[in-house]
Amino acid sequence: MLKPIFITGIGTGVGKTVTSAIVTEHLKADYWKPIQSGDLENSDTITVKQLVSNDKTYFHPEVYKLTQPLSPHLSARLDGIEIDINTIKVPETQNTLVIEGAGGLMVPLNQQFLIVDLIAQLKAEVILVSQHYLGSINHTLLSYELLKSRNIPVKGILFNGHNPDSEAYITQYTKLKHLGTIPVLNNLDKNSVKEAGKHLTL
Ligand SMILES: Nc1ncnc2c1ncn2[C@@H]1O[C@H](COP(=O)(O)OP(=O)(O)OP(=O)(O)O)[C@@H](O)[C@H]1O
Ligand SMILES: C[C@H](N)[C@H](N)CCCCCC(=O)O
Ligand SMILES: [Mg+2]
Repeated sequence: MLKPIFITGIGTGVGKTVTSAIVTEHLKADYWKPIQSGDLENSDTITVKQLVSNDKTYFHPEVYKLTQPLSPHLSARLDGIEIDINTIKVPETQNTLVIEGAGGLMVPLNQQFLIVDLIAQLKAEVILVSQHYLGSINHTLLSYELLKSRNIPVKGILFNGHNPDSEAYITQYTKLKHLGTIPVLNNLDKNSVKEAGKHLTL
C-alpha cells in the first residue's frame, strides 16, 4: 500500500488546507481530514472540495466533527466526548491519500496523544507546510527536530509564500527536500489551485 501523505504545518492557519487542495488536485489523490475542530459549516473538506477539479478524488468523511474552533482535545471535551485515537484508521483506497492534520505537530487530541502520535500511528509520510513570518524559522526547525526525533518520514517541505533567505537557511540546516513555494493566490479557485500544483516537485 502507498504510504499516505500527511500534510502538517508549523502551526495553525499556515496554509495546510490550501496546500492540501493543491497537492490533492495535482496527484488526483483522495483527501481526508480526520479531525475537524470547529467551522463545521465551512470545513476544510468542504473547502478542498470547492478547490479540486479532477473527478478521481474521493473525499473521505471526518471521524470527529467537533463544534468549537479550538484545540481538538478541548473542543472534544466541550462536546462531551474524548477523541479515541484507535478509532482513526486510514480509510481503504487504492488511490494516494492526502491527510490533513489540525494545527501543528504538538496539538493535543486528548490527554495523551498529539497530532505527531497520530501521524506515527497512521504510518504516513509528512509534507511540512511552512509560512514566512518573523518567528517562522524557529517554528519550522522545531517541527523538523520533532519529526526527526520520532523517526517520521518526511517527503519534504513546502513554503506558503516566498522568502529566499529563510528557505535557503531552513533547507541547508534540515536537508529536507524543498518541494516548492505556493504564491499568494489572490483568486483562490480551481484554476489557481491547478496551476500552483504544476510548480511543485511531488
Ligand atoms: N497561498 C495562499 N493564497 C491565498 N490565501 C491563502 C494562501 N494560503 C493560505 N491562505 C488563506 O489563509 C487562511 C488560512 O489558510 P488555511 O486554511 O489553508 O490554513 P490551515 O493551516 O489549513 O489552518 P487550520 O489549522 O485551521 O486547518 C485561509 O483563509 C486561506 O484561504
Ligand atoms: C481551530 C483551528 N482552526 C485548528 N483546526 C485547530 C488549531 C489548534 C491549535 C492548538 C494550539 O496549538 O494551541
Ligand atoms: Mg486547514
